[in-house]
Amino acid sequence: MIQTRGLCYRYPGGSELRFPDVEVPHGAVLLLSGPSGSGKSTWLALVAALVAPSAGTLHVADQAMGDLRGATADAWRAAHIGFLPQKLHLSAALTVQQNLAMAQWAAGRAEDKARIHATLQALGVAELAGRLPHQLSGGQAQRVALARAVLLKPRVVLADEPTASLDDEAAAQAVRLLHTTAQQHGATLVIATHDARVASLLTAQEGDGLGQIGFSRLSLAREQLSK
Ligand SMILES: Nc1ncnc2c1ncn2[C@@H]1O[C@H](COP(=O)(O)OP(=O)(O)OP(=O)(O)O)[C@@H](O)[C@H]1O
Repeated sequence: MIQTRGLCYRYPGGSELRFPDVEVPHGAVLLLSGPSGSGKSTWLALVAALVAPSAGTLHVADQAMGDLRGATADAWRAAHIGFLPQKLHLSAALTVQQNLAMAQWAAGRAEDKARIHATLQALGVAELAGRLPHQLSGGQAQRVALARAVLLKPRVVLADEPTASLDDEAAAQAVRLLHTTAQQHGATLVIATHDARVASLLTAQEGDGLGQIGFSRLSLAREQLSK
């Protein structure tokens, strides 16, 4: 669940960004769209408790975000937020298995090989566990990064431009994979994108009967920057 009211963020010495209110039920999908510079990354950073709002209220997975600071915010993020960044940030020197184990260590948990295997298997990439990132195709690397994002069973999955530089077929596959994976984990999914194809892909997903709750939209415009 994500709920915002009068949410604003001001970069030090910069303009204030004001975000429209949203209410995304648990397990639903939010399409966060808008042109470059409209505030998508900032909104994701607020939801992930990487930065604190300058005004307004924000609740994510039943947590009031204004109350979270420092190490508490880090621990909360590790436990509840799965992040699929545009640049996948797999550690080049570590195997697929070790990249996922790293996520468990970073969250202060013991390495759980069975869980890593099951998560990779659910995404069809278990046989790649011993490979290094440079030995993966782009699509395989994205599956591995998604496995890492959902490994700790987050309540919210944030995907930043997951279809950038993908052709139509690969983009459809990426959106389907994100949607079904988030649903399997009962997680709320946010897809931040300026790719117009994603809205029609999500609509098609619903038509296929894959979505039960539906998706909502948060469309940002550069004009929301107050001068
Ligand atoms: N560190 C910063 N200091 C000051 N202003 C910033 C900073 N980071 C971003 N901004 C400004 O905040 C606004 C929103 O930026 P943001 O990166 O959130 O947009 P975006 O929609 O994610 O863009 P893109 O699609 O290009 O990644 C922009 O006007 C940007 O210039």
